[in-house]
Amino acid sequence: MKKKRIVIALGHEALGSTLPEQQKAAARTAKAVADFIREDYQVVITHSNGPQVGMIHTAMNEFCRLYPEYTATPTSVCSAMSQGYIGYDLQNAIRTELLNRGIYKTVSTVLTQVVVDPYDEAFYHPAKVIGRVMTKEEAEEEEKKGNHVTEVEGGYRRIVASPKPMDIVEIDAISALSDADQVVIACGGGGIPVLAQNNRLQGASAVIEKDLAAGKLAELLDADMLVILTSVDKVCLNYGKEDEVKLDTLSLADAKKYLAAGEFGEGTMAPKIEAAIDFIGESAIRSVLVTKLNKEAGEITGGMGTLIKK
Ligand SMILES: Nc1ncnc2c1ncn2[C@@H]1O[C@H](COP(=O)(O)OP(=O)(O)O)[C@@H](O)[C@H]1O
Ligand SMILES: NC(=O)OP(=O)(O)O
Repeated sequence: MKKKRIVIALGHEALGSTLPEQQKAAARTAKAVADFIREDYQVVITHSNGPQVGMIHTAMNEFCRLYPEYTATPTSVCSAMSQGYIGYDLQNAIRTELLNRGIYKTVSTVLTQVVVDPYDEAFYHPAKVIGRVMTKEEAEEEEKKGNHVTEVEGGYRRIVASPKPMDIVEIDAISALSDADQVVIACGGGGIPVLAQNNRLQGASAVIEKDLAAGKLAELLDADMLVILTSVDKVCLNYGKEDEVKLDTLSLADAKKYLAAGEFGEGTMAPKIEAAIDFIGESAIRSVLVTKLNKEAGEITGGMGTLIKK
């Protein structure tokens, strides 16, 4: 029996922001993820890390301020830490949920590096929002340290470069684990951004958009489906307006047209649609489902979101 390979991308709602929030959210998320873990599916999971990578960065910097013998922690190292921290909660929550259902499967997190282009324009235009909302004074302190900030509702947040994912260093390991029917968590937080320099990999100061990394992961794994579990049940046209239309299906051609027309929020829905376009490419088989993770029920909500296909 040929198994279907599915990549599931988990957003903010699936994880929460703080440590206790994340543990609770991971337990609920695990219920939704476990529904996909069936005999005929191979499941690979990826996830966001915006709040977590910001929290780790702040904590590590504070540590340096208190103990000057420690050096500052690069963003790439903070990304690696966020993969470990989130993966730890997720893999244990999914393992428990599977055991509760009488299923024994190893669930493991692969520390994943994603190659980016050193000449990517994004390095000159930081735009990816991370971390918590700061006061004006805190934001000014961040700027003095050479970090970038942007004004958001209620205050300021840090922004970092977000280059496009080009390649996934550990793809063969992820694929091998998946072929062995194990549940894999990979490319967390978009992956640890690295620059390939001959045989060396050098961490880059950036945070990759998790939706784009999810698309790249699904593409390189030759997945059948990418499931994006987010905070809305459907992709909309005229989002948030009186004449909002929720889409049950979206063709690839229309996805491209509406993306160009600016129908999708930058840094929110637009990267999901971009990921769908890149992943589906010319394939008549591949599809993308964008839907809401119902945290209370731990289920995928009815109507099954928006299905994007060629
Ligand atoms: N056209 C659209 N249709 C639906 N949601 C949209 C649209 N444009 C922007 N959004 C926003 O995208 C958000 C989901 O993206 P994001 O906040 O990045 O979630 P996640 O962390 O799950 O990736 C929704 O909460 C919604 O506010
Ligand atoms: N890396 C990333 O895209 O994280 P968020 O989804 O939390 O912004």
